[in-house]
Amino acid sequence: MLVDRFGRPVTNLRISLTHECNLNCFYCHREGQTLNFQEMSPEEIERIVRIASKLGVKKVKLTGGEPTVREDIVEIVRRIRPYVVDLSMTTNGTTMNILGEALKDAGLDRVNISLDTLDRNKYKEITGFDVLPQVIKGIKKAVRLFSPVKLNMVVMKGLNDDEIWDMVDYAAQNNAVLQLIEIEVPREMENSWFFKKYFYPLKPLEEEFQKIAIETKERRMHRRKKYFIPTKYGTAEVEIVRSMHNTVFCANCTRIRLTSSGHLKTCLLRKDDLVDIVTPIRNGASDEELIEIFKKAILMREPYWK
Ligand SMILES: Nc1nc2c(ncn2[C@@H]2O[C@H](COP(=O)(O)OP(=O)(O)OP(=O)(O)O)[C@@H](O)[C@H]2O)c(=O)[nH]1
Ligand SMILES: C[S@@+](CC[C@H](N)C(=O)[O-])C[C@H]1O[C@@H](n2cnc3c(N)ncnc32)[C@H](O)[C@@H]1O
Ligand code: SF4
Ligand code: SF4
Repeated sequence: MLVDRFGRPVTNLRISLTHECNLNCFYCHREGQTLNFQEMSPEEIERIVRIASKLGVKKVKLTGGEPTVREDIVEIVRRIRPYVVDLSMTTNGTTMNILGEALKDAGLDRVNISLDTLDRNKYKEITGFDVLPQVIKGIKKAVRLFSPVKLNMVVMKGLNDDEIWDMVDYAAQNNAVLQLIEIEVPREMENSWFFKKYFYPLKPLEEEFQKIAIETKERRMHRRKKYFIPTKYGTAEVEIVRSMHNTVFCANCTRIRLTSSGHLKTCLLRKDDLVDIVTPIRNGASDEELIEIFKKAILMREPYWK
C-alpha cells in the first residue's frame, strides 16, 4: 500500500471521466479541474485502475463533470469492475432512470446523486435546467437497484438551508442516505462574493444532530461523522461533509484523483499538483514506469488544511 509523507495511506481513486456536464450548477468546482484536453479512453482508464489496484487502491469513485454523459460509461464500468472492491459513481441523476440497469449489470456497486432542493424552481435556479422530475425518477430507480444510495445536498445560505429537515425526512422516506455538504472553495476564493453570500457552516447543525441522534458513527475517510436521526418516516442516516478549514478532514484524506485529461491530481483544492500519466501510456510506458509515476504523485500529496 502507498503511504504519503504525512502518513496517509492511499486507498481510493477518484476519477473524473469528463469535464462535460448536461447541467450548470453555479457553485460547481468540477473536481478542481480547469484544463480540458482529450479525454482518456476506456482502455487507458482500465490500465490506470489496474496499476492503482496493484498499489493498494481498493475503491474507485467515478465523477466528472457528469460521468454519464460519456457514451462509453457502461463499458468503462465493466472494464474497471474486476480490479476494485467498491466501485461507485457520483452523478446528477438525470440519466439514472435510463442507464441504471445497464450500470448495475456492468458491476457498479452504488451511486451518490446530487439533490440540493425538492423545489422545482429552485432546482432550475441552481442547475440552470428544469429537470427535477427526471432526477426524482432517477433517484427512485437508483434506490431499487443500488444500496446505499446517497443524496448529496450542498447547503447554501438563504437558498436551500430552509430545506435541510425536509431533506432528512425525504432521505428516510426513500431509503437513502443524506450527505449534507458545505460549499468548498480554495483559499483564494474565500473572499469571493459567491462564497461570502452562500457559505453555510454545518458545525452548529452537527451539534444539534449530536443531541438528537440515536447513534453516531465515524468514517475512516476524512473522519466524517454519520448521525442516525429519528424522523416520522423512520431513521435517517445523515453524513456531514464539512471540509473548509478542517484539518482533521485533510489529515484523513485517503484519495488520489485522476483528471479526465489523464493527470494524477493530489488534492481537490490545489492548482499545482498535476502529474501526467496518460501521455506516458500513449508513448508505450511499461507497468513499472507507471508505478513510478504513481509514486511521484503520492510524494506530492499534502493535507490542504493543516
Ligand atoms: N475537500 C474535499 N472534498 C471532497 C473530497 N471528496 C469528496 N469531497 C466532497 O464531498 C462531497 C461528496 O462527494 P461524493 O462524490 O458524493 O463522494 P464521497 O461522499 O466523498 O464518497 P463516498 O462516501 O465514498 O461515496 C462533494 O461535495 C465533494 O466535493 C475530498 O477528498 N476533499
Ligand atoms: C462535481 S460533481 C460531479 C458529479 C455529478 N455531476 C454530480 O453533480 O453529482 C460531484 C459532487 O460535488 C459537489 N460539488 C460541486 N461543487 C461543489 C462545491 N463548490 N462545494 C461542495 N460540493 C460541491 C456536487 O454537488 C456533487 O455532489
Ligand atoms: S451536475 Fe455535477 S458536474 Fe454538473 S454542474 Fe452540477 S455539480 Fe457540477
Ligand atoms: S487534502 Fe483535504 S482538500 Fe485536499 S483532497 Fe484531501 S481532503 Fe480534500
